[in-house]
Amino acid sequence: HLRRKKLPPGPMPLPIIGSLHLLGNLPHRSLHKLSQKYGPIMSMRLGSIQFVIVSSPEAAKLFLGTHDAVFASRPNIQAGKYLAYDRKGLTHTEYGSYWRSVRKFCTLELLSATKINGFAGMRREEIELMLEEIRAASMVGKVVNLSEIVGALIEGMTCTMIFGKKNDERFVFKNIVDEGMEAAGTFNLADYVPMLAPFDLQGLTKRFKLLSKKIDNMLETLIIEHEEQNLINPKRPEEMDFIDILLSLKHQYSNTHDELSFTIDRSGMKCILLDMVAGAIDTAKTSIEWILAVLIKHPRVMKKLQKELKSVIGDKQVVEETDLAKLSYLHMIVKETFRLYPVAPLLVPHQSIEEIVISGYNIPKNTRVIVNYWAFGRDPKVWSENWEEFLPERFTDIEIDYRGNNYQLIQFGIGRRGCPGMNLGLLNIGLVVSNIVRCFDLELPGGMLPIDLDMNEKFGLTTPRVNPLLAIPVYRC
Ligand code: HEM
Repeated sequence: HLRRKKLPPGPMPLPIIGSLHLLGNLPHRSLHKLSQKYGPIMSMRLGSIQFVIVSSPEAAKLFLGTHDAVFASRPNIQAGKYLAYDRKGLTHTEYGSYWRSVRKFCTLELLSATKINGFAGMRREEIELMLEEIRAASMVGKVVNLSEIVGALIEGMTCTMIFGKKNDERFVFKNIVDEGMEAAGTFNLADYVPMLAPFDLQGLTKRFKLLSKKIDNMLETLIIEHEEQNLINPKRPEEMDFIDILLSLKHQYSNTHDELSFTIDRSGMKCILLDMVAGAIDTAKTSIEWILAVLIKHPRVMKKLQKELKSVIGDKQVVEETDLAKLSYLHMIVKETFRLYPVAPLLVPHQSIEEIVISGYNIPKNTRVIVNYWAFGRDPKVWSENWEEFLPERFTDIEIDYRGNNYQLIQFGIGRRGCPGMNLGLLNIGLVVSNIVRCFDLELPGGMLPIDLDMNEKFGLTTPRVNPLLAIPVYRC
């Protein structure tokens, strides 16, 4: 007499693969289409795993707000096992006391406003170097690859903050980071049909294992170097990079992280460093790439932003971090770009820790929850009929921000698992975009018209442009 519990509506799964065949190359787009048929809370079996796909701000509020604690875990996927030290950091780690302590430590000690401000000088130097590089190209009318230039800048700033340097003659950070992101972003059949895992049909497990050795060797070498340096010449707190801060945990038994100094072991340390690198670089790089692309595509918006920059910055040499709060049009542009071109369109998968009933549907324990944030920006009921238009002004009179309780603009996720690096991400984006746009007009090569610039995305851990953004910079300062 037990009533069969009702899952949310969704497509009928096939044997073994479930509905995997419906995902396509751009899952956020396929899932958006399916949600128009089945609704904003949709059930799908992918391989042998039960998923729920959440596709509207109201539904997201239920999962990431009202019942946040139930959905605050992460699935145990192979990338977490092999690349993330068996989930001993932040991003892949299951919900519980270990994750809570690590998260608190990262928020208070690594990503605090004071710590981030401490790197302002370094950021300024790097920005000036980049502007110089673009200026040199502008002198000879050379085409620049903005995707590459911005990528190298963000990577350099991030590695300096985390490792204490942007280059190392023994390892090319960029290659290792790119390889790791590529492998972790590859569709992995074994995560959906676990019984196939032992066969390693895609050769991914082997790749993960090789790569993890390479990554571990790099991190171990950097940590040992820091330990040796600190013995000879201990750094002052304001000079510490993330490795120093993590190492100092071990030596401060009377601090507020007593418990943690025993909890975070060597692999925990390395995993945290890795999560920071993985979380910071591609996200900011991809965001900036899209913002510059929309600015090139919409000369009206570009001119209006340049005007705002002129009136706020005047004749100063560079846009400084303290100027950013005054650039209200820039913030509207950033929001409008996030709406149409999310860099993590499906956020990061969540997993439920117990059974729960939501909107009359039964959601079993261990269900994986995907929030299709990409769909949110395309709902005419929320953004009106002109949702397809790139129109930063739509944010003029409405109070929508990333922490707002309407869940419309959750570019950084929200709730317990929301991005701990949001402020740093926004800072980097604002700083890079404003400085480039203030100094340069950006023209498309080969006489291409702005309207013809393609805006196609490819899917992975982040969703960058298919084609790199090329432009001819024209110096205007
Ligand atoms: C434009 C920049 C960024 C964007 C768009 C972004 C976006 C996101 C998103 C969507 C999530 C997942 C939220 C969820 O699960 O619901 C996330 C988590 C995370 N982000 Fe970011 N992020 C950015 C910058 C950064 C930076 C600068 C760092 C660190 C230095 C960082 C570190 C992390 C970490 C460690 C997590 C996992 C948190 C957890 O599982 O507890 N992110 N981010």
